[in-house]
Amino acid sequence: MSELYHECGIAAVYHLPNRDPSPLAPMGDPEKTSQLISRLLLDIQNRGQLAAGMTTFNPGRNQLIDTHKDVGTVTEVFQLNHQQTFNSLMKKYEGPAAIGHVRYATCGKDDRSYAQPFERHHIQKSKWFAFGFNGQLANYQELCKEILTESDFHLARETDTEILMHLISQELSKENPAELFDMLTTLSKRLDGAYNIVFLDALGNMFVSRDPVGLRPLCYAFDGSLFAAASESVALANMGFEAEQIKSLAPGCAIVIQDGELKIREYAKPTQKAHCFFEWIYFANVCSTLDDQSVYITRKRLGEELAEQETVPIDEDTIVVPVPDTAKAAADSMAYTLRVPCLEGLIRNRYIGRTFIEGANRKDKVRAKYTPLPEVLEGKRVLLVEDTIVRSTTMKALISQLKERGRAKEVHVRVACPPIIAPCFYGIDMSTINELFAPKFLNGGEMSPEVEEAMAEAIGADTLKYLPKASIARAVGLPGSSLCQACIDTTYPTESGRQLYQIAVENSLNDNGEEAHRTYDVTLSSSPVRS
Ligand SMILES: O=P(O)(O)OC[C@H]1O[C@H](OP(=O)(O)OP(=O)(O)O)[C@H](O)[C@@H]1O
Ligand SMILES: NC(=O)CC[C@H](N)C(=O)O
Ligand code: SF4
Repeated sequence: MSELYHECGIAAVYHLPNRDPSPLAPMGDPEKTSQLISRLLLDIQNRGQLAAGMTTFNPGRNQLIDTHKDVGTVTEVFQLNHQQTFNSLMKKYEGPAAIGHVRYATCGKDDRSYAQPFERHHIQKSKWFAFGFNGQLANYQELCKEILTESDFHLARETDTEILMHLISQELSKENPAELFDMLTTLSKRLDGAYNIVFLDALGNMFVSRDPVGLRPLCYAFDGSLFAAASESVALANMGFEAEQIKSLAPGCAIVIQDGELKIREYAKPTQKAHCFFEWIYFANVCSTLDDQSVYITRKRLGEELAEQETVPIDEDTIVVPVPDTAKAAADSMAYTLRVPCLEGLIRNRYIGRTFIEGANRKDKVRAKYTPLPEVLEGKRVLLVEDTIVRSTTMKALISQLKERGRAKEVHVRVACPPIIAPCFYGIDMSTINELFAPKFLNGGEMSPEVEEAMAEAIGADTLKYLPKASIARAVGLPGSSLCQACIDTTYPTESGRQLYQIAVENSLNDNGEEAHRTYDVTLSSSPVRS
């Protein structure tokens, strides 16, 4: 079964020529963008721990653009703990412009050749480029099929990133290469899904773009000559930009730096905005503000909504315990509203990252990650707050721990999100129905006390309660119509998403117990996509 990790993250920095360097530049040196990229990536490491990388531009270097990337965390790939190696790496990659990426896989393999940025070398500078991509193309299979109808075309990897690279190359190879905005307009007509991109070529041209649906977040800021962009605002704020300088890039818009000039423009009309609500619930850093809505405030409001619907008797033995870390904000505000203590009954091993699912060993990893504290839990009625239940691996492993090792009297699970009933095809690695916990219980029907009871029993809890769907838009502070909530209501914002959902439903009915592939997977070795 595929693994559920975190979102990819992208970043970009440009020191515009012929202007005074920004005070935010390390040591006032406009060439030190590589240092800024490693810093930005570290702040969005929550979005990808599998691989990291950067491409920098330097006109004074033989390799006009050059890429450093590998599997591993930002600390490992950029050698942050080895000052000398880090310094020489930064020196080698210095230059006035850079892009960066942290990856988790939503398709393809996990090895270095899938790490980003992808660089495509060419003798012509305008066609020699690198890019990083956050998202998932929902029409990946169709695009593969189209590309492979050309008999001498060949795809070397099983990833939508390679498709995107070839599509960009094809556009750049057209006889009169258009402005980068126009290139994006043409490209967008062929793409369906989530695709935020950072791009850099050997002329020093850059673009940063957000797909017209706006599924994934993207922020940018200027300070004099310095331009920077990152998936999340926290990275720009920690770099030193003032809150007022940090803005969300609107869906369908791009920032293009071409021939030393910077322009922001719409390249494709957004037909329907659909920001992924899951970003606020789980993925994004709690310090970030996405599309003008704070992640922390959203989680706090969700906690208040949990408190409002609470029905268990509250006495001196009742405590609220968060599943650290993501659920902390919701648990705190739930406890505050209910006037019960919020206590750390579960201690998280800080050296184990955001685990999500780790193949066959995930259960063990969850056990290794959390330690229940009997000093807090013994004899207590525990309201255990979880940000979300996806496959229930965490809950199944934790509740027995809270009861056996922690000696909690009762465990009542409170989920600060509605049940996840449908797959994601837009950049969260949960693309099949049968891997999800909730659908088996709901069977296409409504939530009811009986369903909640059966779910609670399955995870070993005394009771279990989710939030209703209406809580989401209220908590995020955006109209439901501008959010993607497909994984909680099966309403997909794009045509390919709707088609993939039908395929996922059929696959779930025909499940023969074999290990499932991602719904949009393409296996090149057996070339199933050739027509
Ligand atoms: O139902 P499941 O499939 O187990 O998935 C949901 C769990 O996974 C995430 O935890 P993660 O390890 O990423 O935790 P974090 O809160 O520490 O970042 C999330 O916060 C839930 O605890
Ligand atoms: N999470 C992402 O944005 C992943 C990007 C791309 N689909 C990959 O798997 O590398
Ligand atoms: S399906 Fe769910 S996880 Fe995927 S983009 Fe939509 S809201 Fe986000």
